[in-house]
Parts: sequence; C-alpha cells; structure tokens
Amino acid sequence: MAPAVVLVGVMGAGKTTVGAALAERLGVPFADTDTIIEERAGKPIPEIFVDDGEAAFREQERAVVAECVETFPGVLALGGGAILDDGTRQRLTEQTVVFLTVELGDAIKRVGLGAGRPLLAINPRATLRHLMEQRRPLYLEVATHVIATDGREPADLAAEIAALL
Ligand SMILES: Nc1ncnc2c1ncn2[C@@H]1O[C@H](COP(=O)(O)OP(=O)(O)OP(=O)(O)O)[C@@H](O)[C@H]1O
Ligand SMILES: O=C(O)C1=C[C@@H](O)[C@@H](O)[C@H](O)C1
Ligand SMILES: [Mg+2]
Repeated sequence: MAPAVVLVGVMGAGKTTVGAALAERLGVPFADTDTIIEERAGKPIPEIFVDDGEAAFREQERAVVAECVETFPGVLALGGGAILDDGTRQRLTEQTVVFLTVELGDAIKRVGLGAGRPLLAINPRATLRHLMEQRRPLYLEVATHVIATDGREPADLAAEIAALL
C-alpha cells in the first residue's frame, strides 16, 4: 500500500505540522521519517549526527523512506534532505507528492536558531538559504503539487491539500 500523499520541502516548510493536520482531516495515519529514524535509533537526530555521522543518517533515511513508500497507507512527511538521494527521488516519481514552499524569512522565524536541526547549528540563515537554492530543483523534480505556505495557517494548508487529492 502506498501513501495517500508524501510531503517534501526544506526545514521549516511545515511538513510535520501540516502533515499531522492533513492526516487528521483525512482520517488516515500520519508518519514522519525523522520520527521513525529517531525511534529506531533510540536517540534524537542531533545525537545521530554527532555519534554516527550524517552519512549514516542518510543511509537510514533512504531505507525508512523506501519502506514507508512501499507500505505506509497515510500521510507521510519526509525529512528535508531525503530528496538528496537519487533512489528516493526515483521512488517518489510514482507517488502523489506535495512540495511545501516557504520564503527564507518565514522559514527562519519558524525554525528559530535551528534547535534540533543539526545542519542549522552554525549560521542558520545562510545555511538555510543555501539548502533552499540547492534543493529546490530536486523538490520540483518529484512534486505533483507545489503549495506556498507563507502567511498561511497549517489547518488552511491541510484543507487545500485535502481538496487536491
Ligand atoms: N504554516 C505555518 N505557519 C506558521 N508556523 C508554522 C507553519 N507550519 C509550521 N509552522 C511552525 O514552524 C515550525 C517548523 O514546522 P515543522 O516542524 O512542521 O517543519 P518541517 O518542514 O517538518 O521541518 P523539518 O524538515 O526540520 O522536519 C514549527 O514550530 C511549526 O509550528
Ligand atoms: O534538511 C535536512 O537535511 C534535514 C532536515 C530534517 O528534517 C532532518 O531530517 C535532519 O535535521 C536533516
Ligand atoms: Mg519535520
């Protein structure tokens, strides 16, 4: 069974927040690959990065995304960097994927100083700007729908996505 919808976008786009609201609205389960990885590792993402390294996290992320795309029947939120993997992007081309976009200013307000997001530990604004520029083409490559989230409430975004499905 494939997911009803997969949410992608940079850190702060609202994948987790909007995804949970959407799942509730649709009456289906919600899963977040970051949460699954943390549960399996028994530690939060910043600790996985420190103890095991980003490459090990990406390896785990690739496996968890593959498993969820095969078997998870609800709303699936991906980690912001999951689309860096070629195999993951290939898998996503067969799914309904919503790319949540956010402008840098709103994203920075949402993620604050990047707590819990190891890639934003140093110079969050410049780093996030760079990640957005680098990844935008990759999100667009897999997106079925693109939705701008700036200045909009998660519940309102969930209603729009539900209407698209
Ligand atoms: N549309 C929105 N308007 C205002 N705040 C929002 C909106 N969407 C999310 N937020 C807030 O922004 C923060 C980041 O949201 P969220 O964790 O859902 O992002 P994410 O895309 O899942 O990020 P990550 O890739 O790091 O997991 C949260 O504090 C959330 O409450
Ligand atoms: O954008 C990224 O590369 C990341 C986003 C988060 O969802 C986590 O998956 C992790 O902090 C890495
Ligand atoms: Mg998230």
